[in-house]
Amino acid sequence: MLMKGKKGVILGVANNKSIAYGIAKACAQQGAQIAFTYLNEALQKRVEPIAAEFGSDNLVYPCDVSKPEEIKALKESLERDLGQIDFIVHSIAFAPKEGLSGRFYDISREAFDIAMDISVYSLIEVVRELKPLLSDNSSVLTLTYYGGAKYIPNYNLMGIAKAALEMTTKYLAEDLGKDGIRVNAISAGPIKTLAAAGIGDFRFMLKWNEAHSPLKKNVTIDEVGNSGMYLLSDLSSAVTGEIHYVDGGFNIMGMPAVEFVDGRPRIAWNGTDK
Ligand SMILES: NC(=O)c1ccc[n+]([C@@H]2O[C@H](COP(=O)([O-])OP(=O)(O)OC[C@H]3O[C@@H](n4cnc5c(N)ncnc54)[C@H](O)[C@@H]3O)[C@@H](O)[C@H]2O)c1
Repeated sequence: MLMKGKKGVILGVANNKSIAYGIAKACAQQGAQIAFTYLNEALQKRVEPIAAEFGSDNLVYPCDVSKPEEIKALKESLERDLGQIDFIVHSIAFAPKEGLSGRFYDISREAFDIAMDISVYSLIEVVRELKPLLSDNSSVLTLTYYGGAKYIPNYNLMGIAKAALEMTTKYLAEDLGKDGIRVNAISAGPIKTLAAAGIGDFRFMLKWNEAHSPLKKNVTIDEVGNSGMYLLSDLSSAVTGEIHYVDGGFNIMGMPAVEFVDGRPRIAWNGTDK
């Protein structure tokens, strides 16, 4: 029961395929009490049964992070219903579809502003607004992807948003360390979720990751959830400002492994051919 007595809020559950769902599951299994948020009415219908599954029927609140008044209202609701909290999970990203395929240099100012606002600034604003509720020994977690560190085809606009998010994690970690608040990010390998469906050629990303990661597999939301739970629990009490890869080791590869056939190098394909 590594999270027994801990209370927190998870932003970003859309359905039971969401990475945030995997994190909620791992935290609930370890005894955490969790509040959930939803983006809009359509998602409210999906999030409410999920909250009920974790015994949080009365802890479900609206929060569109592009609306500052909804973040403020979330703070009021959490203060009323939970008082102090020990963790925040920010598992939110959005970029207009035009920013997730095609020529990178075609990205419009409007798409850029939207992606940065929802995928990056929201972390700063959520943490600032909820800070008065955070305990002296609390943890904030966000989700990033390798496309924020290295070029990934089609990730385009989200790549630069994730680069900004990773630096935001580090600056927040320094700033909030003196208040006993840790801030970390998990860089997850590709997983088929609603958000991922917006990225051009996502199926190929999955295949490539499976074939070229040291563990020769794609990661699951349960695996990301378990690592997330570690970063939210006291097990990681000396860890902050980290970008923790949960990607089967894909990020360590400088070059695909090769095998030699008739004396000629060939990319080794150990992935399944799904
Ligand atoms: N799926 C992957 O391959 C992958 C890999 C690495 C990182 N990530 C990151 O994980 C996080 C969660 O994504 P996911 O893959 O679980 O997909 P998802 O679609 O299940 O979750 C994305 C969430 O963002 C929310 N959201 C979007 N705009 C919002 C707004 N204005 N206000 C509040 N919420 C908003 C959606 O409602 C949804 O719950 C994202 O930051 C994503 O970039 C995903």
